[in-house]
Amino acid sequence: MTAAAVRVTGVTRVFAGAGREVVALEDVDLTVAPGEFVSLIGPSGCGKSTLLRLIADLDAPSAGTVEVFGRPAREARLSRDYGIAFQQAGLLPWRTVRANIELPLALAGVGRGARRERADHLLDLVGLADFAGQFPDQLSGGMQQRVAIARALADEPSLLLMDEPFGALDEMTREHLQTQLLRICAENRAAVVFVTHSIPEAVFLSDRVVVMSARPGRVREDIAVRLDRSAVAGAGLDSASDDLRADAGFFAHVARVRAALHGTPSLAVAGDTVAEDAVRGGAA
Ligand SMILES: Nc1ncnc2c1ncn2[C@@H]1O[C@H](COP(=O)(O)OP(=O)(O)OP(=O)(O)O)[C@@H](O)[C@H]1O
Repeated sequence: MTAAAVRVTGVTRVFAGAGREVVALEDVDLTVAPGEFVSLIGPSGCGKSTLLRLIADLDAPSAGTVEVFGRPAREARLSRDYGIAFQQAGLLPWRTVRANIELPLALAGVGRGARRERADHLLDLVGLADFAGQFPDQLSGGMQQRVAIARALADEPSLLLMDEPFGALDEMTREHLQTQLLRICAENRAAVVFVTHSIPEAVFLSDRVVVMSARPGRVREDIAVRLDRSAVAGAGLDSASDDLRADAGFFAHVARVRAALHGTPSLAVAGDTVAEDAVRGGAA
């Protein structure tokens, strides 16, 4: 049997604060299959970023276990099984855009020519071909974020951990990169754990949307999203994405996730068209 890309079992994370403890996560279970796209959504402070940091081995659980491809998270980190793109771009200021993108490849021992070719492709993908020689502080926040996304994809990781990577981008760029991300994931068969505050973004991208409850963070609902993304994932066409976003099934899933988030019973089920009017326009 193939190991899960991510297996979180009974994870609790308690932070020691000034005079009081903060239970950020309590008894969380989460399994992500290879190639599966799972979004985490929930109220601010419910522990989404904490969960992602635990999977990335940037933090350790107070109880429970985290495995990545059947190995403890630490081993997975050391063997660079995953790419990371977090809210803060985290670029190295003394390296150019190109050198930042090439960094994971250099660490993996990829030769100069191949590195350059891959970086050129990624620069095109995120629309920064003209900025390859600039330094991060010469770019806007959104452009820096795009560099971080390109860097996370450089090594074609089999697991991508992304914490609101599109949060700082304008809507058009955001939708374009969502489309490209679907295509790239289909190409590489990468699994993704994706933190977002946007319900439509979660529904557009995910095979499953995991809705978390307010602190202490727990999994409130795990919603399968069944949409036909083949046209988007195949060619990465923005027009195919527009069609999908206008689909009645898409709106029904948005309504379902919103109801779970707000803790109200959902009237909409996947495929309903009645939900459409009720749910237009919403981020969480
Ligand atoms: N290093 C830390 N020390 C103490 N408390 C922390 C630490 N990191 C997170 N917390 C607390 O844990 C809880 C969960 O934080 P986390 O950042 O994971 O939430 P989140 O769901 O990602 O929030 P947001 O949606 O606002 O980004 C919060 O109450 C936060 O204050």
